[in-house]
Parts: sequence; structure tokens; C-alpha cells
Amino acid sequence: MNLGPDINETLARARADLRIGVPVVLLSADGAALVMAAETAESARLEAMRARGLTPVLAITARRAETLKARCYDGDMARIVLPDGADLRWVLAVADPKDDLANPMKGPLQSAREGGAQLHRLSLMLCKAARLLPAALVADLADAEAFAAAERLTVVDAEAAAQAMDASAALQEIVAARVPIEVAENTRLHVFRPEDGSEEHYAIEIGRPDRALPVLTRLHSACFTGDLMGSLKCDCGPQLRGALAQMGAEGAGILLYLNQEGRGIGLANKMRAYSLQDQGFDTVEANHRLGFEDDERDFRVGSAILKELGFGAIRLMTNNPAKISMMEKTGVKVVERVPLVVGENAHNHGYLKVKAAKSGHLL
Ligand SMILES: Nc1nc2c(ncn2[C@@H]2O[C@H](COP(=O)(O)OP(=O)(O)OP(=O)(O)O)[C@@H](O)[C@H]2O)c(=O)[nH]1
Ligand SMILES: [Zn+2]
Repeated sequence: MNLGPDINETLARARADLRIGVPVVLLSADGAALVMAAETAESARLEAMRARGLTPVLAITARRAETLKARCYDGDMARIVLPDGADLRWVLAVADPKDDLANPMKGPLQSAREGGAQLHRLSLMLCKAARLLPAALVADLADAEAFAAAERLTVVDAEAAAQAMDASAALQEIVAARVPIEVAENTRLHVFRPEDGSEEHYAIEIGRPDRALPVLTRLHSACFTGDLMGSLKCDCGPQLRGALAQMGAEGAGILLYLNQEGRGIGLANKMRAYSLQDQGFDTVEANHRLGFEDDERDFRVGSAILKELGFGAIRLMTNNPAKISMMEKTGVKVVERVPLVVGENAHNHGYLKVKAAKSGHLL
């Protein structure tokens, strides 16, 4: 076996590099690119790119381009040409919607149309996977391998990366131990670790559910604000506690605590979305203005954990039909939907209404 990293390990390095502002090199059969996440880029590095004769464009998603009224020649994304002398402030104003209303961009923005966008698209996927704003400075690179070696940069094989990111990462149970909780003394916490170096997920097993029967299940996505702070902006805290209480009362259940904060965009981006909601946008519009889809979660991880624990059929506590179809698609039978309508208040009333109207939630 090689001692060096495989593609999943290389991707984990690339995500870490982008998060700390270090560029990475993407290498494909058709060419190569140097990539820096807009959010963490430093002025000195942008200058260093230019000093090496590189001309970056700013890759953004079609969602962000729509808000900026920039043309999309690449389908789900656009490559924005940097005007002469554009500095990092310009880059951030395109990438981050926080000042859109106060300082509307002086446009029009120019989008590139020549050449391919494969590496730009992969750059955006990497930014999302790193839980950063989906915007990247991307420059064509000649002699990429020599360049990367000289600058000590991580090199990612683009074709292998696209395949690996599309697949669902295998995960392993690392440990399980008894944790008596208020609703059920006979409770165990299982920790699952994906092999691609992404965040761990947890399974709270209440009682000792029979693996041969459908188990009462909740797929709960992490919500720091709702679960821990008792935020009134959403219904996550009451749903978490309500699900555990029902499992305790029935004597058996599985609550998966999936680390997909903010519907998969991460806590920093969720707070950016909250700040846009303070400016009057709803939960879906805020995601779009940031450049994200309504929901960036991957529920395949949920069915992988259930199967690993030995469950093939569930009674799913949810109001979200997408969760049911994702379970069915990935081989976990949903024999019953158990509604979980709790925690409505004056602050989250609008949020819940938008989820019903735009995301098909059943209330
Ligand atoms: N991006 C974004 N995420 C949010 C917002 N409010 C809550 N969330 C996140 O939304 C997710 C809610 O997860 P769930 O309760 O599991 O899912 P759901 O899709 O509402 O479906 P249910 O099973 O019916 O509750 C959590 O990850 C929260 O952090 C918001 O305004 N913007
Ligand atoms: Zn929440």
C-alpha cells in the first residue's frame, strides 16, 4: 500500500487548505487550475497569483449569479471576470451577500464563456464541502505539477475527485457506550466516522430495539442554535426533545444526530443566512442569495448508519417528505410516517410556513 494519501484523503487535505486560505491545484486531463476559496483568500496571495502571471476568475453558483444578475454560460454556475485591478474587497462583495442591499454591486458583471468550467465547478463543490461560501478564485495553470511542487500545494486529481465526491463515503462505527438519559436509562451512544475525513455522526439508541421490526426513528440534523441555545427561530430543539421523549415512552428508538448544521451549509453560513433573514429574506431566499440550494444535506449517511446498526425498516418521525423518499431510495423501508409537529411559536411561525409552502413540509 502507498503511504501517501488516496483521493478521499487528498480531498480532506484540500478542504482543510481552503479553510485556512491556502490554494490547491486541480489537475484534469484537459488542464489544471489554481484554486483559492474567496472567503478565506488573503490580498497578499491574490497579488502573489498575479505576480506569477495568473489571471483568476471568480467562480460562483447560478443561485448567487441570479441575485447579482450575472449571466450564467455554464449551467449551474458562472465564471465572473475580475475587472482590472479588482481587489479582495471586490471579490468579497461578489461572493458574500451581506452588503447587497446597502451597497448594490456596480455592474454589469462580465461572465466568461470561452473554455470549460469543469475545474471551476469542482472548486465550488470543494468550497461547499469545506462549509465555506460557495465562491472560488480559479486561475488556469500551466506546468501544474512543477508549480505545485515548488509552492508545496496539495494536488487533486479532478476526475477522481468528482467521482469520490459523488459517492457516499463509507463509515465505520468507532465506539458505543451506555449513557443513561432523562427519558430512558437504557440508552447507548454510537459514534460513526466517515472514511473521507468529514464530520462524525452519532446514533442515540434508546432501549434495545428489535432489529427484525420497524424501529421508531428520527433523522435529526444538527442545529446548534435550536438544540443547544434554545433558539426560537426554528423548531429543532422541541423536535429533538420531543422525539427522544416519545422513544423513551415507547421504550425503544433510534435518533440519528447528523452533523449537517444549517441544512448542510455549516454554522457560519447559517448565521449569514440568519443575518439575511434579519434584512427581510425568508429561509429559502437567504440560502439562494448566499449561493446555496434550499437544502444541501445528503441523507445517504442516515441510511448507511441505520443499515450498519442492523435496521432495514423504520417508522420515521418527520414532516419532511424528502427524508422519506431519500430513505426509500437508499434501501431503508419507511413503513410509517410519524408526524413531529412541536415547538411552534411567534418567532418561528413564518419559518415553518415557508418550509410548508416552498419545501413541501407537512404540517
Ligand atoms: N440554512 C438554514 N438552515 C436552517 C435554518 N433554520 C434551521 N436550519 C437547519 O435546518 C435543519 C433542520 O433539520 P431537521 O429538523 O432535521 O429537518 P427538516 O428538514 O426540518 O425536517 P423534519 O424532519 O420535519 O424536522 C438543521 O440542520 C438546522 O440547523 C435556516 O434558516 N437556514
Ligand atoms: Zn434549528
